[in-house]
Amino acid sequence: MAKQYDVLFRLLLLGDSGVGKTCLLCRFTDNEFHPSHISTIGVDFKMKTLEIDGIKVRIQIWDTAGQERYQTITKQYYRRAQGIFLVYDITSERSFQHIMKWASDVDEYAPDNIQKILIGNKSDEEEKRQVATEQGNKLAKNYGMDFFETSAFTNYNITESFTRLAEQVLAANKKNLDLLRASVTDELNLTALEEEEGITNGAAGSQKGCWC
Ligand SMILES: Nc1nc2c(ncn2[C@@H]2O[C@H](COP(=O)(O)OP(=O)(O)OP(=O)(O)O)[C@@H](O)[C@H]2O)c(=O)[nH]1
Repeated sequence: MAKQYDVLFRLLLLGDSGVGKTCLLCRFTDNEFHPSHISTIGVDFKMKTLEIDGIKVRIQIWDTAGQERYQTITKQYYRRAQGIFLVYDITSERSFQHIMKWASDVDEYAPDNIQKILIGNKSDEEEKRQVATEQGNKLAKNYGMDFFETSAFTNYNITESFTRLAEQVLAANKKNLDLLRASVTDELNLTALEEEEGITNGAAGSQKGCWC
């Protein structure tokens, strides 16, 4: 299969169970929203191609399980990512407090030049809000990250936040774009590579939302 893109990036969605990671991804890749919460088991991924500055960027987005019991599996993916979304739910103070724990895991397991964005999801649930926008802004500033409030439900800031992270990754890797270019020739080879390394766990077989 001929290559339809110039570079390939891996992005990772991290955050507590139920903050809406799968819904953000389904909205971005398939423009779908599913009201039910079926917890991700391990890790799944979806792909999308964006054009940034004339470069066709294929992004492989890994959706990780927020549940504690999968953390050993999900941490294996950190080192292979170029960008990370740290996601909390604006209606859950607890999920916001846990961002510090997710960020310290990223510091420990991800590459040094990993690009990060903070996401406060479920912005449509204003009446249930527990985390002020200003708190999100402040935390993001402390960590030197960009910050978006999003809603997978209303499709608010979804394309914007995914595009921003892809742009950041592209900018951070401008000097070694050739390494990212064409090292993997197509999606089939890519999946084979993951399987070879023993880390793909059923990307095609998830029971969740738009995966089915
Ligand atoms: N109102 C509202 N609900 C949302 C939004 N995003 C997700 N949800 C709901 O929140 C619940 C959890 O969403 P998921 O995407 O499954 O959460 P997750 O972070 O992938 O959870 P784990 O797989 O367990 O880590 C579901 O009932 C979704 O419908 C949103 O933007 N607004």
